[in-house]
Amino acid sequence: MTDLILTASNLVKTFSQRSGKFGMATSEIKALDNVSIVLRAGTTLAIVGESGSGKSTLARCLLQLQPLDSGEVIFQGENLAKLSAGSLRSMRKHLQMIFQDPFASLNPRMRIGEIVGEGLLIHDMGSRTEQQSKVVQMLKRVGLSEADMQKYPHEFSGGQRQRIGIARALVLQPKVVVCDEPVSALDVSIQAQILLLLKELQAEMALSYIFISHDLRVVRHIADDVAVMHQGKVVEQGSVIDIYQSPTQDYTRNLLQAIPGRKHATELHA
Ligand SMILES: Nc1ncnc2c1ncn2[C@@H]1O[C@H](COP(=O)(O)OP(=O)(O)OP(=O)(O)O)[C@@H](O)[C@H]1O
Repeated sequence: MTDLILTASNLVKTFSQRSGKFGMATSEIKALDNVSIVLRAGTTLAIVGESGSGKSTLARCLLQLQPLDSGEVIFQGENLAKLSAGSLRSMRKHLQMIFQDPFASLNPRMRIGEIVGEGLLIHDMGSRTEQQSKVVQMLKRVGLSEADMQKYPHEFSGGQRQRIGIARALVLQPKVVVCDEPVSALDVSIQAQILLLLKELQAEMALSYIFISHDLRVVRHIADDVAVMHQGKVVEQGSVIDIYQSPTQDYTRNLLQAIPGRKHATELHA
């Protein structure tokens, strides 16, 4: 059996929100209601569900970007919530994120070389010369060039910006990458190129992905395992083949039926 690189157990996260006629009352939303997931080393676990089901909250809580009410996230044997601020900071290089909207997540005033190299600088990884050469190598690997280092984000297309987002995350040689809807803002033909790139890089760099998506067409191309979220709960979890061929929950069946032009399950893996 493959080693587990990350496990999350019984995660609970509640938000308060104003409600009632004049916003005078508050109500609580359980964005994560006892969520448990496991990520096998070197594989991709997709988190799927409708808007508002809790996917992004799960991503942020796994990376400790948002505090949990309760539950634990264990990465390589360490409970992340128990780490000191300093240890968590240094752990972050192993746990990276790729965002949905690469434009919003790239600082418009920074050159691409600075954006991709920033993490290496923060984590003090190698000399300046080594950092520069890692940035060049990574940019080339994602299909950009050394000359692109001098440019700004607005000079690139959506797909190229996502390549920059990928380079920024992967230059740190992380172990786990949380990809939060990484292709949903892109045209379908560009989506395929980016998914292929993510798959190639996974194999080359032994990466484990948590891949958040509302789009089950995309998920079947990239994931090994799937966790289906509904109203803050994981309602179904299993291999892509099991979930696509024999879902046990009505909610999952409805999500699958919503895929446009869906083929018979046996054709999905042809
Ligand atoms: N900072 C916040 N304050 C209050 N409520 C929040 C906050 N963040 C998320 N929520 C609520 O928690 C629930 C889960 O939201 P979340 O963004 O995690 O879902 P999602 O599945 O990622 O949706 P989407 O695909 O639309 O991003 C929603 O009801 C949302 O309104």
